[in-house]
Amino acid sequence: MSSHTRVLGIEGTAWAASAACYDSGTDDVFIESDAYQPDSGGIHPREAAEHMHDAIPRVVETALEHARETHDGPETEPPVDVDERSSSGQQAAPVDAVAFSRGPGLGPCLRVVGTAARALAQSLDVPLVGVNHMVAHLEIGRHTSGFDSPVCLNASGANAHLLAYRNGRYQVLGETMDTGVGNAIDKFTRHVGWSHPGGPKVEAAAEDGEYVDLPYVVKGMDFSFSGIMSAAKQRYDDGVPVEDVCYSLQENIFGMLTEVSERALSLTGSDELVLGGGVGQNARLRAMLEEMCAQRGARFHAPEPRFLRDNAGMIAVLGAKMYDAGDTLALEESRVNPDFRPDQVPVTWRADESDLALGREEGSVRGAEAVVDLDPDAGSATKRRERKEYRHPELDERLRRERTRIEARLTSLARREGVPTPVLRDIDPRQARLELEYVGRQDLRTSLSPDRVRDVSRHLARLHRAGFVHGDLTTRNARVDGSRTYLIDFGLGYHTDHVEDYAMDLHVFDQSLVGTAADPEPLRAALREGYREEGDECVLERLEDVEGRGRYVDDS
Ligand SMILES: C[C@@H](O)[C@H](NC(=O)OP(=O)(O)OC[C@H]1O[C@@H](n2cnc3c(N)ncnc32)[C@H](O)[C@@H]1O)C(=O)O
Ligand SMILES: Nc1ncnc2c1ncn2[C@@H]1O[C@H](COP(=O)(O)OP(=O)(O)OP(=O)(O)O)[C@@H](O)[C@H]1O
Ligand SMILES: [Fe+2]
Repeated sequence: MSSHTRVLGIEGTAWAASAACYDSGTDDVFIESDAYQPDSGGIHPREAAEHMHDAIPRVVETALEHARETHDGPETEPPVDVDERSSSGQQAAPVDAVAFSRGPGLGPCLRVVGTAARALAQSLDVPLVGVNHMVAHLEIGRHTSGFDSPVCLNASGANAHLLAYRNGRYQVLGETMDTGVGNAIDKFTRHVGWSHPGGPKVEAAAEDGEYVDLPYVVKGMDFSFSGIMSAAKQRYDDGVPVEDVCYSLQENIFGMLTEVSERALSLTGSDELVLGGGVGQNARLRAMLEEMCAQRGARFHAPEPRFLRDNAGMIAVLGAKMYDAGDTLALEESRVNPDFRPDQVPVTWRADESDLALGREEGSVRGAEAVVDLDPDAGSATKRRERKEYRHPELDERLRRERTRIEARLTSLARREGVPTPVLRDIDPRQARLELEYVGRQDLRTSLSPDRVRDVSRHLARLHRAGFVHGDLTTRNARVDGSRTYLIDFGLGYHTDHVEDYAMDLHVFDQSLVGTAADPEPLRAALREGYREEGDECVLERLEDVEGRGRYVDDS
């Protein structure tokens, strides 16, 4: 018998009825797919489920045939025809396991796939493996790149998030606050009367477009599409050429995704990025990510298109890794989960816990936005927001100038409110340059303790009481000197009196603890204690709300 693992994968979370056969010995991935194409509008869950019902048996049979043809079973095994095999039950199965997408996705579709997978596993008498679709989008990139511990940007229809491995899970470092990125684009194209899916049509139309101003919303590593999408529809209704709207949509939406990816690289210290999901087929998005990585000396990988859009190949590949780790499902525990989040999955197939790479504390430091020249002896830190080559020049100019001004203003304002921050020595908004006092001895990231987190959280409460948010409070944006903590990097801050904004501000800090700490729970408790001491209880209540919010609601 062969020693390598062979898995049959089945995918059907939304539109792609797909089956695949993966052989870990040859690394061959055979995929057979049948796409659902709505007659009008977006994806209708019931129609999509009917499509699964029709198409899944067909694609599974094709993948299974491939598995049988390429199966190098025992030489002594006499050739028997298919019907005889299944009834005799004597022959070795052509695969070691059946893997299927358990979620997230549309409930009616998932149930069809779950039923098919269970039946097949039983008839072949092999184990069942339940795969999280979003983790599969990530793992296929890690598999094809050979990268060790990359940050992953999943840009798909119903989702948009950043994942990084920490403490045996793929932690969500940042995500959309409303819809998935593909769904957002598809809604715009429905508005202008184009058929589903809209992504490729926007990409084609954008080629002839020019830049018009549209909203741009990032909060730490989270982001939102609702404002930009309604502005885009409005522009179109106002008579702005559709090519210009498409072009600008791509520039802003993909600019946002690229910016948060860079933040995640900066925060985790990783120098590897992989892309996943159907929107990853977009050449402009790939070019921006490529450019961003090149500018900061990181490596970028996007799998080939057949592995980016929904496909069973990625399910089979991750299924094989899980099977090898003994991570199989009993039939009675194999229920599907439409809201299955990637951070709910215990990562059983990775033994390594690679530590964060920690940057130097002297000379020139590259953050996500700026290059900072540090001179601890002279007590100065000079921060320059350099041009981002990936970003449209007009948008780039605007963001760098605005953020430099805001950083200067809020850094000083915070200090007047009693929050330790660097003294501002000089500002040149045109060069997007700030000269600041050097504060702290190290980042909070490298010196995490409950006391310090509590202190930082008290600072945050003070800002909120004064009517503004930090906007990007990660463990790299707090500095530590003994028991004293300082806040830096106020460029994403703004004035607001909304409880929701304060809660989001806390949420960003909380997420960065989960993403960077070896043992985050005591720190997360300290975050809440510190805030309770100086801040408003209702913000903490709203924080629970923000966390409990499922972001996989399909409203297409
Ligand atoms: C849960 C699962 O069902 C869901 N699947 C999904 O969204 O299908 P996926 O194949 O990953 O992505 C489809 C999206 O990808 C977009 N898309 C496809 N080609 C594109 C292109 N060239 N540019 C931009 N978007 C594109 C489509 O418009 C559509 O919104 C997901 O992964 O979120
Ligand atoms: N005033 C300062 N005193 C001491 N160190 C500083 C100061 N300002 C910046 N640094 C160091 O430089 C790093 C990058 O600075 P900063 O966070 O302001 O830049 P950035 O590009 O906005 O980073 P990011 O967006 O990744 O948080 C900080 O993490 C910190 O280590
Ligand atoms: Fe997907």
